[in-house]
Amino acid sequence: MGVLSYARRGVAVFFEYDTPRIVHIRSKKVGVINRIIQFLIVAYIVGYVIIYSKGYQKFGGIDSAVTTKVKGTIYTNVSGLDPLYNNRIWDVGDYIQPAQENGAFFVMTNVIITPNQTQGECAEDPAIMPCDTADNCTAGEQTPNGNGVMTGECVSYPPEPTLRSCEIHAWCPVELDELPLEEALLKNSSVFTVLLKNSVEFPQFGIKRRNILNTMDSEFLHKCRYDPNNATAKLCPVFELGVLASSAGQDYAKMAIKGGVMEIVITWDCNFDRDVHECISAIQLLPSRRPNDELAKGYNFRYAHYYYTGDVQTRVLYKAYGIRFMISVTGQAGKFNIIPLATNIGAGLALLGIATICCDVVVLYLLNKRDFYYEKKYLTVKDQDAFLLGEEDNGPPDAGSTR
Ligand SMILES: Nc1ncnc2c1ncn2[C@@H]1O[C@H](COP(=O)(O)OP(=O)(O)OP(=O)(O)O)[C@@H](O)[C@H]1O
Repeated sequence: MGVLSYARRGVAVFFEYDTPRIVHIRSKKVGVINRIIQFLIVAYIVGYVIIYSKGYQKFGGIDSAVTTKVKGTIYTNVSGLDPLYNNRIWDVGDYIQPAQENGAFFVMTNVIITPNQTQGECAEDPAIMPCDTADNCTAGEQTPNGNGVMTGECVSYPPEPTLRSCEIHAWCPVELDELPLEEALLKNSSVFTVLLKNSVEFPQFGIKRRNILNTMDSEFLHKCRYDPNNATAKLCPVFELGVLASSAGQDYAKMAIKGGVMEIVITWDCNFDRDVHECISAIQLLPSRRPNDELAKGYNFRYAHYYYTGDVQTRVLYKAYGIRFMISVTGQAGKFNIIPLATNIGAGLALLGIATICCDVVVLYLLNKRDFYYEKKYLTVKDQDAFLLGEEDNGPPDAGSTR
């Protein structure tokens, strides 16, 4: 075919127009296929999109605020325990650090206390800067793990005089990084309770809800304890820390030794087509620590309390190990609205066109009588202009030839 011929065909295509034609096919096979596909599409739209996924509702998110209050006390009385930790009451002011946080709280479960530190020169921990002679200690230098800056001297280490370490300018005496017990000092904190107060607002619907219901009073809050397996106790906003840990599949006593992080997820999934009072929160607990991580496992940090002895500034250094509970709030609510319903019905009607496409494929390409159906479906009509353009099958113009 020459270039001229291609050009003529291109011009002919430009001057063509396709218009749909209704071909009414009476065939059991095609009819059944058509109805099955239509049924599946209608079932998907009505059953899944509109009813299951609530396609008749408008959805909106939440704004949330959470506060917490922990209660509980422990008395430590263990024979052989350093007097610094023994015969001592530990209450909220001791083990909650800091006193208030946004969407989180930290409960100290183990601690290393280094009292009476003052600024001066003393021997570094031999595990950090051991030395044989002063040549091993460079004046003015520090190491990232160290407690101070070297003076350039090598001295004996008072807690174990056989050991020698570099002398440092530091808060002295330096911390001895050893936990007081093999188990967690405050492992009984598993019975401590935390009250979670969560207020949420659904701005799209102008509705506010709290996890503390109006039906609850102070007596209920004092007595109730959250229990995921009990219908009433499931609504209680007071949680035992041990139960929180076990709900997340964690052993509290083990986790208390080196600390850890846990996530409390409060979920609000509400349907405002029902009674607003049925809109209540659900709690889910996730451990953020993977149980088999040995390196750098746990959670701890240091803080200090400062005071003056005479004119000398003195401090107590705490290395606090504990569990940090992080609270996140998620959720959404839905309410009937005509716009999403109309949009989903419209999308469903458009989807019904798929039935036609599928049946066309069956009729025109798969059935034995496909040539017959093809002939009935496509009709080529030429008018006077097309004839004048000189197409290849140059017959005279007609009113209805088929191909
Ligand atoms: N962790 C908790 N465990 C059990 N009950 C708690 C806890 N935290 C608070 N409550 C109780 O819940 C109620 C509401 O607490 P909220 O902090 O609003 O009031 P409060 O009177 O200041 O509490 P309190 O003085 O007892 O700390 C109070 O009756 C309080 O005793």
